Amino acid sequence: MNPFESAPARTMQGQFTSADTHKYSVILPTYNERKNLPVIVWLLAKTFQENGLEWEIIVVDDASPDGTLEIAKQLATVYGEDKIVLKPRAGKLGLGTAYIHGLNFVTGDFVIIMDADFSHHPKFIPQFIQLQKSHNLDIVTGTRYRLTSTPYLAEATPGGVHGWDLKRKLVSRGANFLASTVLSPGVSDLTGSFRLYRRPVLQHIISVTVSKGYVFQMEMMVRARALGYTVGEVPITFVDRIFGESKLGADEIVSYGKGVWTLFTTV
Ligand SMILES: Nc1nc2c(ncn2[C@@H]2O[C@H](COP(=O)(O)OP(=O)(O)O[C@H]3O[C@H](CO)[C@@H](O)[C@H](O)[C@@H]3O)[C@@H](O)[C@H]2O)c(=O)[nH]1
Ligand SMILES: [Mg+2]
Repeated sequence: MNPFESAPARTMQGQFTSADTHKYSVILPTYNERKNLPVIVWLLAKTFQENGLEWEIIVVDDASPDGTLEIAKQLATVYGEDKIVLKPRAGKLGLGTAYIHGLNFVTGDFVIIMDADFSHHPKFIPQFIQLQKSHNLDIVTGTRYRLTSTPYLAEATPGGVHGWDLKRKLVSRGANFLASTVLSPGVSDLTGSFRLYRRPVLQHIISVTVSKGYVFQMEMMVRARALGYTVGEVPITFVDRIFGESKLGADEIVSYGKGVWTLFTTV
């Protein structure tokens, strides 16, 4: 039984002034997130519940060797199978295709894409929703590298990164500076992957996106801007994971580089 079902809907610190009847679907890709999953799900459920929002979480697990799927099954029993929707795949097929797969099962009006390892904290979600509502935006994205030139920017903390070594910080910062200057002016964090989309907008962009790995996020945003969709940014602090390891290995970095080059030369 869903422990929240009988609890009355509350508004948290007056976040939303009028009732929001939309449904919010989170796509949560997981690979070896056994230790993170229960807490991130709990915090997501709490955030939606406290804001009186309808929600579901689509967990796309890629046969994690650490047994993440078994934990997800237990969570579905606790919260309800309508809330924790399990859409596993038979092997590790990559982050980009995990989102595509998850989107097939989404029933909400808006889709939130985020990591399951607390680098993307659920506490920012109400700010995403608030910004979307106030400007009727198609997409809201978390930014670690806010620019004053961003057209729709939430008034919040400056954003940033904690826990990465200098090399990864420099690579990420450099790639984003270059990409946001050349490929997609007005969006300061193209490699980030904490985003809220209108569902039809996400479906449209995904249908024209070709990347499959980590570069997927950058291509999605470049295509979104080229298609004329409106994008707002919420400054977020990205905190590196405590449990487990990043899956951004050498192969992914090489394919990331190739994908960025393709974007620069084709879009
Ligand atoms: N289903 C599935 N999930 C995956 C896979 N690879 C990674 N994930 C999941 O995707 C999320 C992000 O993976 P991490 O391995 O933690 O990524 P990261 O190195 O922290 O990279 C982050 O920052 C990058 C840019 O700075 C982002 O591009 C990336 O999306 C992510 O947010 C986690 O929830 C992880 O379990 C996969 O092949 N399949
Ligand atoms: Mg991570």
